[in-house]
Amino acid sequence: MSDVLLEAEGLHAFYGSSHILHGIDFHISRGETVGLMGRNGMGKTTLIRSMLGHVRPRHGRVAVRGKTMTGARPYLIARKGIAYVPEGRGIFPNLTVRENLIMGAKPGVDGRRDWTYQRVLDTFPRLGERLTNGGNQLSGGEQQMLTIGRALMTNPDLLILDEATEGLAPLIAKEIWYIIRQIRATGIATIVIDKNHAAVTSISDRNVILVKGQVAHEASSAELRANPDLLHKHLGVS
Ligand SMILES: Nc1ncnc2c1ncn2[C@@H]1O[C@H](COP(=O)(O)OP(=O)(O)OP(=O)(O)O)[C@@H](O)[C@H]1O
Repeated sequence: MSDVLLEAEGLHAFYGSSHILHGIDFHISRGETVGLMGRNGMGKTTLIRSMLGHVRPRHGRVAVRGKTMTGARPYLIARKGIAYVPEGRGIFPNLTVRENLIMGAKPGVDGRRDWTYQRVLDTFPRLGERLTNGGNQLSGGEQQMLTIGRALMTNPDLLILDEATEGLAPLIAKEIWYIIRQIRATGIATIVIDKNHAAVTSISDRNVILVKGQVAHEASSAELRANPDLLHKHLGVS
C-alpha cells in the first residue's frame, strides 16, 4: 500500500473564470503532520476542496493512497480514510452531542475501530458533560470539539483541520491545540491550516506555503523557526 495518503500533481482549479490554483504539487504521507500556510485568499481551502472532490480541478491529478481519484465524489474520497473538518464547523445543530457523535461512527479503511464513542468522550471531557445538549446549545469551542470528535469517530488515517481555532478564546484554542497534539501522537496524519503559525510549527513536521495559488515555499518546522524572515516574506508576519 502506498505510504502517500493524499497527493496533488499540477493541480489547477477555477471558480467560474477566476483561476485560483496554478499547478500545485502537494502530498502527505502516513503519520505526517503538514502545516498548510498562506495569507487569506491564497488558495488553502480551495486546494483542500479540490483534493477532496468538492471542487473539480480543471487540470492535474489527485491520488488517494496511490490511486487516481481526480474529481471523484467527496464521499468516495472520505471512504478512503480521510476526515475533513471544514472552516466554520459542520455539526448538525438539531441533533444532540451524542447523536452527532454516533452518526459519524464507522470503522477505518482496514476495519480499525480504535476511536470508539468512549474514547472520544475521554479525549473531550467537555463533550461528556453535554451529551444531551443540542449542537446549537454549545459554545464555539465545544462545537469545534464536537466536529473534531465526529471526524475521529470515522477512524481516519488523515484528518484535515481548516482553521480549527478560528474565533475561539485563547484558552479554548489552547485546549484544541492540546487535543490536536494528542491526535497526532496516535499516528493519524494531519493537515493543519491555522493563522497561529507558531502553534502550527510546534506540531508540524513540514510546512507548505501558498502564495496566489502556487507553492511559494516548503520547509521543515525547524527551518521556519530558524528563519522568521521566510514567514515575513510569504505571510507578512513578523
Ligand atoms: N465558492 C467560491 N466562489 C468564488 N470564489 C471563491 C469561492 N471560494 C473562494 N473563492 C476565492 O478563491 C480565492 C481562494 O480562496 P480560499 O478560501 O481557497 O483561500 P484561503 O487561502 O483558504 O484563505 P482564507 O483563509 O481566507 O479562507 C479567494 O480569492 C476567494 O475569494
